[in-house]
Amino acid sequence: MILFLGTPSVGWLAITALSAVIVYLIVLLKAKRRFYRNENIPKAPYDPIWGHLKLVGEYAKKMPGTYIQAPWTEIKRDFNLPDVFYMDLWPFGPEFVVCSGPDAAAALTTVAAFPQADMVREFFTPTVGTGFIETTDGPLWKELHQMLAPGLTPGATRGYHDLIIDEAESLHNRVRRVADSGEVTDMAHQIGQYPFSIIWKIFFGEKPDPNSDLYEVSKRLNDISGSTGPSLNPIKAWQRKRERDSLVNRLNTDIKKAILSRFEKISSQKPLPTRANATCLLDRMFLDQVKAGLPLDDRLMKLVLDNAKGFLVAGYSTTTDTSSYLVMMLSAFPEVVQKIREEHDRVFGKTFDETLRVLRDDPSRINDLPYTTAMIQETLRMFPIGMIVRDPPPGMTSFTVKGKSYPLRPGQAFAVLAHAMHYDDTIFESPTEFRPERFLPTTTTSTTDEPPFPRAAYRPFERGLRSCMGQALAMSEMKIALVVLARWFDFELTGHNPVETPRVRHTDLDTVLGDHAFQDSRFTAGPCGEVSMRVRVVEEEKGR
Ligand code: HEM
Repeated sequence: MILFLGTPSVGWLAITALSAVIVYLIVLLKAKRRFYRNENIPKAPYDPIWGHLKLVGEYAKKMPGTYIQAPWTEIKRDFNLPDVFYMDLWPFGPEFVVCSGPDAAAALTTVAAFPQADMVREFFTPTVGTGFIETTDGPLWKELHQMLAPGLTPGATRGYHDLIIDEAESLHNRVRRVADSGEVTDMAHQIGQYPFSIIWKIFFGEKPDPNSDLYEVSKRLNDISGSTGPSLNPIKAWQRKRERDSLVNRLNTDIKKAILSRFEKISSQKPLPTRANATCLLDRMFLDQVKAGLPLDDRLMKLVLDNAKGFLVAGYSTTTDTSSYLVMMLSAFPEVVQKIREEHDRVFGKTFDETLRVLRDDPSRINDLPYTTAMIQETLRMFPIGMIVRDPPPGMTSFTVKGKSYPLRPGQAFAVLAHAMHYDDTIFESPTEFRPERFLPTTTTSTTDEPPFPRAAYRPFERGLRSCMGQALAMSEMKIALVVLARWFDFELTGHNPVETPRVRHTDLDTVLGDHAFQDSRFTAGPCGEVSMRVRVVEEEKGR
């Protein structure tokens, strides 16, 4: 009897709940359709049910790589979309207002600083937590910025010069061992240890324990980070999340130990360091607490832990991804290699020992490398490692650029599509060509230092208040990496699947770099697939 009465009521409950969900979805869909039917909403062809999901899926299929920016650039080009357009990825992704021109991008970064997007926080929270500066806003961001930014200014970065040279020498020796072995190597793995060791020392004030596997743990965490989000395969997603949580636990345990030991050390230091002479970012975060004679409380521990993990990610994966592309460009463009080698010979002399000596004795020489710098800038143009996302400020119902107003729907986020600007032929002449010369200081009679493109259109480190805090450090690291690699080694890509005919319109680099011409989504957007390379010692260098 009870069963008889109970069963239908559970059934009715389920039917009612399901109907409510369906009605809710229909209401949502109708509201969305009404919004996107508006002809003043610039957008690619719109499916009344799937929005832009199907279209983006079709474009994503044309090319390898999971990073969204290349399909969007291609869609913008094919449908001749303006600098502000809408992209609706609901229900598997958000609804975006895409800013793909310099004025639109400036409106939310330099003209005003729009708040960090909730979806960025959601992405970072399971790994680096809510305290990492990049995920914060308002007073907490300001507090962290005041603590950390002075430790990464160009001036402060000069103080890390010797550390960078030491690690660059290790990188050179590692690559030489690979060359001597004749084996194919994962070049991103070989390079990654370099920025990882540097950022560890800059954050913690000590080198990472050479016997620990924290580099491997961090690398694995980065490698799987792109596949822990929503997935059509829930079992795989669950397995990835479990793996991620266990890697994060490992990092938390070791990093907490390093934090406690440094806090003890600095607490007993006499005199205490000041903001001007603090030697690492951790000390900068401790200073006020130690000066006030307070213990390391839970709030500070969480802030420090989250930023330690965040800085390891920001300082390691970004520079590794770009440096992997730098080495690929060396493998693909012999004329660029020749110019780089000539420049390095001129500035540092011919031998490796002499190069190290000049680098150590006169750090300012790395400012005498215009072609090397231009090559890095051109690589960053072709492979921007991030696409920033922001939420509208509270209460904003429309977005205005150059006098034109764009309506907003609740839940929409802004995306700055630097990739589309970097491949726009009205901004960069012949954007498919790898041409470092476009970044060389102008040789015209112009007295200004203005580049031949709008500055706001070039955004590898983003712009404005929330632009990259580690830009000076990253540029130093990458220049010095090229100095210790370019003249001593020849690099050859293997297993990269170059194609005969370019797969898409915005780039033809897949005829040379194969799959790596496209990017995969990890913490940052790195080369698609593993960067397998063979390395040879340059013939004429063998005797040096
Ligand atoms: C090639 C190397 C790098 C590139 C291309 C790069 C790019 C970027 C970009 C595009 C952003 C803006 C992200 C956003 O607003 O959502 C950013 C932010 C940031 N970057 Fe980098 N980055 C690089 C290296 C580094 C390094 C080496 C460090 C650390 C030492 C670092 C630390 C940070 C931090 C802390 C932020 C957040 C700043 C804030 O929210 O105020 N980055 N980076």
